[in-house]
Amino acid sequence: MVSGDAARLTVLSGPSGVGKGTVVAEVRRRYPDVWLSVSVTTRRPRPGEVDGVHYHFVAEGEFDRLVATDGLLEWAEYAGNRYGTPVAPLRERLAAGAPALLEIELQGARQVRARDPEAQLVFLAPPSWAELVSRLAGRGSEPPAVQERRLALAQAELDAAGEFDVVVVNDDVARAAFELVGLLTAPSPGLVPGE
Ligand SMILES: Nc1nc2c(ncn2[C@@H]2O[C@H](COP(=O)(O)OP(=O)(O)O)[C@@H](O)[C@H]2O)c(=O)[nH]1
Ligand SMILES: Nc1ncnc2c1ncn2[C@@H]1O[C@H](COP(=O)(O)OP(=O)(O)O)[C@@H](O)[C@H]1O
Repeated sequence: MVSGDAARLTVLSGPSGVGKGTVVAEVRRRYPDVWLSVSVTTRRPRPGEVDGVHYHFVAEGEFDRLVATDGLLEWAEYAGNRYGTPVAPLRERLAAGAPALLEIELQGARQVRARDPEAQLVFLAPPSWAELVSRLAGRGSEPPAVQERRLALAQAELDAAGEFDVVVVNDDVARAAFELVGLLTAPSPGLVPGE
């Protein structure tokens, strides 16, 4: 169990290119108090990504060390790189009674669910497959071969949407961000106020 009764852990997942980063950035722009976990990754930074802000960019050996010392709540390999959630800052945040958000892929979301059944799993879905393909291509941050690899994974991720507690459709960024904020701050269904 990671989250206690006082705070809620929310996991946001969805296929590459659906707009997770965009929606989360909009949530934080409007509500700077929302806390987002900064993951560690072995992926190379993209232009404009800042170490310690978007990710902690680490070498393979450092990632191995974090896994071996139980420093990660969950971790997964995705499209040839490893990603994981540092456990210490998350525990601290939840212990302080504040909501926390993880933006992670499907295998990681499943690991969080297994470790913390109270965690809220939210799936960000595209309005259509065609729109997902066009967003991933439009972002232009990966060469076509990497985009293809991510689209193949995206199909499997879309098939898993039913495992999540809530599906939010990212048709409009502001609307989807508003919906996500509502979920982040909603009391846990297991909690009865005043008890
Ligand atoms: N399991 C897990 N997945 C993560 C973590 N951090 C990021 N991811 C996911 O890894 C995938 C690839 O991330 P990234 O390379 O930044 O590409 P992008 O999300 O398509 O911009 C996305 O689905 C992220 O949500 C993490 O700590 N754990
Ligand atoms: N609701 C939306 N409508 C149109 N384009 C969007 C929307 N949300 C995100 N995008 C665009 O889609 C692309 C992928 O978004 P991004 O946030 O990088 O996705 P992810 O983090 O899920 O991989 C970006 O170019 C972004 O500007």
